[in-house]
Amino acid sequence: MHALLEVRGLTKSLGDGAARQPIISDLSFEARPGEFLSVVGPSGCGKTTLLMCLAGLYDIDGGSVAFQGHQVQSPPPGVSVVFQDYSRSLLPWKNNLDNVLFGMKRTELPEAQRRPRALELLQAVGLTGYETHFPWQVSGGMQQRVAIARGLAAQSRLLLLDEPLAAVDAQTRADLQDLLLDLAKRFNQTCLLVTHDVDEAVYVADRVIVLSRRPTRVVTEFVVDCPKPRDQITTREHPDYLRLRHEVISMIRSMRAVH
Ligand SMILES: Nc1ncnc2c1ncn2[C@@H]1O[C@H](COP(=O)(O)OP(=O)(O)OP(=O)(O)O)[C@@H](O)[C@H]1O
Repeated sequence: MHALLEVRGLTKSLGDGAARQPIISDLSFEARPGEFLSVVGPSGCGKTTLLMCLAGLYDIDGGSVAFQGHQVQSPPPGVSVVFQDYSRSLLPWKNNLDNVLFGMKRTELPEAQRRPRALELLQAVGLTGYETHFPWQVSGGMQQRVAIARGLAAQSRLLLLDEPLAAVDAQTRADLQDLLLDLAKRFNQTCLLVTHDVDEAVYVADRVIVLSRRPTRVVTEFVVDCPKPRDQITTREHPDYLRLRHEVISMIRSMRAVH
């Protein structure tokens, strides 16, 4: 069976002419169906660039990115991206329900099923009662819930999450981590989360992928064995969680120290 996502020897540079810089070099990993992967690495190592390559939003220079066995050359149906900046990714002139419906534009879901499905997704992210509010009328955490529902509305098999929780307060962040875990399980959704936050990376993931400094590649992967369902109190006290957190932070700090 194919991995859902297979990245082999990926290479990518950015910038023009003499300013062109290698960002990703010979990077390989795979995501299996239903897995929750976190991607961490030193600041500026190229995490967002990687995500853009996976989403088909950047052309790649070498290697391959395959989704469901097909080379990614443009944004593939079945891959959704949730960005950090929800205030720019949601459409301010559409209410929350219409923003979720917008996510279905490229799907083949029959017209009659769209509204019930969008309402179901808004319920799944805890926003029943806020369907007719506009994004700017609800909190940041609620806007990110809409963006997540919109990502799922695209009949996504792979949800790419680029620091989606970075702009919300700590309590909301914890709630949204648990929401992501719940949605991943409920919809058997494969997720790849890019984050600066090692605690978050370990808390949500089945596997943590650690990237090197630029030009970035995979340094190592850690399997997160902590029992599921995860819990904000007991998981964060679990010996496996504490050991992994220690190892990942140490590894990233050692790469920073080389600067
Ligand atoms: N269009 C571009 N042209 C040239 N360089 C770029 C471009 N976009 C990003 N870069 C550089 O590529 C590097 C990697 O950027 P990227 O945003 O992918 O890293 P990141 O790991 O997501 O960063 P952060 O840790 O800040 O979130 C950065 O040093 C950035 O300055």
